[in-house]
Amino acid sequence: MGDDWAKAAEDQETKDLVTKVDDLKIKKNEEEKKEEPERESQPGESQPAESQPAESQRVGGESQPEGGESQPLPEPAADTSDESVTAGELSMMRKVMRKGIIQSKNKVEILRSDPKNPLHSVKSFEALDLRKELLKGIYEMGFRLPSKIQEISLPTLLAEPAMNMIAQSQSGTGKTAAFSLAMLSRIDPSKKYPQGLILSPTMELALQTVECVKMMGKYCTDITVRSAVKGDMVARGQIVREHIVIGTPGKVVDWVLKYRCLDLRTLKVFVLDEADVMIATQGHQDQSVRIHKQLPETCQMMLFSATYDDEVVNFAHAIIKNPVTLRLRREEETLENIRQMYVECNSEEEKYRAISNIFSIPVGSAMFFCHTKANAVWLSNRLKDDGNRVALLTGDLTPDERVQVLMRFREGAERVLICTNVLARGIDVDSVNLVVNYDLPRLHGTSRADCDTYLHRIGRTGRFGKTGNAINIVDGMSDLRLMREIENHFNIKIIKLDYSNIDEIDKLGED
Ligand SMILES: Nc1ncnc2c1ncn2[C@@H]1O[C@H](COP(=O)(O)OP(=O)(O)OP(=O)(O)O)[C@@H](O)[C@H]1O
Repeated sequence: MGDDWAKAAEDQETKDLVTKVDDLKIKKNEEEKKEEPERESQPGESQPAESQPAESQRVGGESQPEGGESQPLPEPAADTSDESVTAGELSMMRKVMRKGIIQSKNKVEILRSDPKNPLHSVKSFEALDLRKELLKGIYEMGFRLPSKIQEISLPTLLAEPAMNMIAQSQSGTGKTAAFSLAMLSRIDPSKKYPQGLILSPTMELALQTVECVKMMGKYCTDITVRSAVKGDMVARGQIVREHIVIGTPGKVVDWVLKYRCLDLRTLKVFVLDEADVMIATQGHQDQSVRIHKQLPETCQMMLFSATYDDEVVNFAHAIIKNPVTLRLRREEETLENIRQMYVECNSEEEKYRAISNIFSIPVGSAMFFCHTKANAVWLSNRLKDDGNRVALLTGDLTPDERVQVLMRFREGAERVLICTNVLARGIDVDSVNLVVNYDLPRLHGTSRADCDTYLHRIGRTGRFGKTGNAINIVDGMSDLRLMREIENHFNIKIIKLDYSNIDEIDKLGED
C-alpha cells in the first residue's frame, strides 16, 4: 500500500471497535417453501474527455429507478448431484424471464422475517429520529423497513460524536441507501459549502448515487448536490458550494488540487464507496490518498463494499481513527437468491452458440460481461449482425454515450447490455434478472479467478431479495479451473446448465 497511507498509519491510533455481523446470509424460509411451490424470480476503465458543465442541482424531484415485474421461479432442484438444471426448471425460468420481474413485497417481508437474511429488520426508520422530510423521501422510494446493514450501521453513523465505519454487506442489500441517508442527515443546509463527499470508482456509479441521494432528499429542498465526473466542469472563478459532491477520484482531485474550486476543509462526512477497489487499485488509491489528506480531522469517514480482503481492511484500519467494523464471513458473501449456473463449451464458436442460445431466452433484462473492451465490441457486433438487439457499454464511449446507453437500458429500450467490468460494481437496474459471464473474471495479468469481481458482477441481479440468475460460459479446462476456484473461494456449487436441451425447453416455453 502507498507510503502516505502507511505513514498515516504510524501516526494514528488504530484501536478497533470490531463488530461482527453474524449471519448476514440469505437463507430460504422453510415455511415459504412449503406454502409457495414457486418463488419470485432475479475499476472502471478510463473515461473520455470532458464536455458539459455540471449543473448545480437541488436534491430531489428526480425520476425513480426503472423497475420491471416478475413471476415466481421454481425452487432450485434439491438434488444437484448431476449439477444440471432440469428441463422443467429451465422452462419455468424462461416463462419467468419472458414476463419480467415483479418486486414482490410479500417476498421481501418473508425474507425479512428470517434473522439470518440480510434484509432482516426488527427496527423502523422512525426509530432513527430522522428529519421528517428525509423520512418522507425514504417512504416515497418504497422503503418500509431498514435492511440489516441499514439497521446495524445507521444508529452508529448517526450517533454523536460522529464515528467512523468500515462496513461490508452483500450486493444489493442497501449500502448506498445507508450512507446516503447518513450523509443527508448530517448536512446543515444553512451553511452554503460542501459538507459531504462520496467517491465512487466509475462515472456510472457516481451518477447513480447522485440520483439516489436526490430521491432520498426530495423533500429536503434546502440541500444541494452535484456530480463530479468526466464531462462535469466548473466555470472559471466559480467555487463549488453544493452541500454534497459525488464523483470519481480523478475529477475530485482535479477540482481540489488543480482548479482549486472545491475546498474539502469544510467536509463533515466522507464516503469511500466500493472501498476495497478504491484502496487496492493503484490509480484510485493514489487519488483517494490525495483527497484523504485534505480532509479535516473531524470528518466522519465511511467505507462501504460488498467485498474486502484482510489486507485492505488492515490498511483501512491504519488510516481511519477508531472505525467500527462490520464484516461478513467469506461463506456469507454470496447470495442464495442468485442461481449460479454454467454452460460448458469447447471452442470459441461453441461459446458463441451458447451465448446465442442464452440470448434467445426472453429475459427481463440481462447483462453480458466480457473481459476486455475488444471482446465486448466483437460480441456486440456479432450478435447485432445475427439480428439481435443489444447495447454496448465500455470505457471507450464518450461520457454522454455512456450515460445514454445506461439510461436506455434502464428504460428497457435494449434488454441486453454487453459490457466490461466498468459496470461490475454498484449498478442497480431493477429489471436485470440474468447476468452472463461470457468471459470469467480473471485477476489482471494472471490465470487466477477474480472472485470479488465475480461476486460484484453477479450482484447486478438479485437486488434486494429478488431472485436472479447468473450463467457462466466455461470454455475448456482453464475456464473450468477458474470456475472451481470461484466455487472453492465462496464454498458454493455452480450448477451445470444443459444447454443442449434448450430447443426442447423452448418448445415447452411456448405452450
Ligand atoms: N430499506 C429498503 N427497503 C426497500 N428497498 C431498499 C431498501 N434499501 C435499499 N433498497 C433498494 O434496494 C436496491 C439495492 O440497494 P443499494 O443499491 O443501496 O444496494 P448496495 O448494497 O449499495 O448494492 P451494491 O453492493 O451492488 O453496491 C436499490 O434499488 C434500493 O433502492
